[in-house]
Amino acid sequence: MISVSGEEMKLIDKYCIKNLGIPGIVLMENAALKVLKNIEMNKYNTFVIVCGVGNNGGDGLALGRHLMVQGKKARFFILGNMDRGSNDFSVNYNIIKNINGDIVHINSDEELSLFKDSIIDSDIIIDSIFGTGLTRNVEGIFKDVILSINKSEKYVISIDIPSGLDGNTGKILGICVKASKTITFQLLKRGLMGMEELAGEIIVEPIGIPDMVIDSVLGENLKK
Ligand SMILES: NC(=O)C1=CN([C@@H]2O[C@H](COP(=O)(O)OP(=O)(O)OC[C@H]3O[C@@H](n4cnc5c(N)ncnc54)[C@H](O)[C@@H]3O)[C@@H](O)[C@H]2O)[C@@H](O)CC1
Ligand SMILES: [K+]
Repeated sequence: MISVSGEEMKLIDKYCIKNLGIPGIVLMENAALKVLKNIEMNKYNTFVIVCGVGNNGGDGLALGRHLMVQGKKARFFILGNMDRGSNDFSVNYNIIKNINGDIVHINSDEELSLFKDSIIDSDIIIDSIFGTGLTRNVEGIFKDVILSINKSEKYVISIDIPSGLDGNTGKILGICVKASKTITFQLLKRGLMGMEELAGEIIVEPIGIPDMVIDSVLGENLKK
């Protein structure tokens, strides 16, 4: 099984979007549907979805939309500065607003305690805070939220990479979500290898990226 660094995965995504013209939002929707496919829907009704403001967060929003459409209860907690939201995050954020989704921005201790209460009442937590875009140690409110997720001992599904784990090296940057299951997109991220302790069951799900892109970015030799 090929494994890639988080950086290589970002290059593959970018090549797909820029050179083939597959819009990022299409890849994001494919990603969300692949996470949905791996949720035992009859087991869970109340979802807490924790989103950063990058494309990993966008995946969580798109997943939550499908859960809402299927009649599940979803509460979205947003972490980060909305002005820095990625384009595809913003597309999915606006859709959730338009369907009257239950959204809370965690900017204060009050909202943090609301978050803690919500996870106690939930059946399952979706971790879509950071994916391959994690660049530095997790601190502040991000760290508080991840601490609460881990203390809750709830069933946690991490999208692409457990938030806080460096997709390139497997290093924990300050703190990391302890997931029950991680659905990683298209190719296994090198940082996940051997990390079942943190990532739980690791499932690699293709999201529609043609092999020719992987060959072009990684080079023929790596494919053999
Ligand atoms: N178009 C694409 O590239 C696709 C990306 N996908 C998803 O997008 C992810 C990559 O998205 P992005 O590159 O937007 O990055 P992420 O969404 O992983 O996170 C980056 C965001 O978190 C911030 N951040 C990074 N480290 C931080 C820290 N320590 N504390 C606080 N904030 C921090 C960054 O400023 C940025 O806003 C993938 O892991 C995957 O889940 C999928 O939707 C498939 C398509
Ligand atoms: K994540």
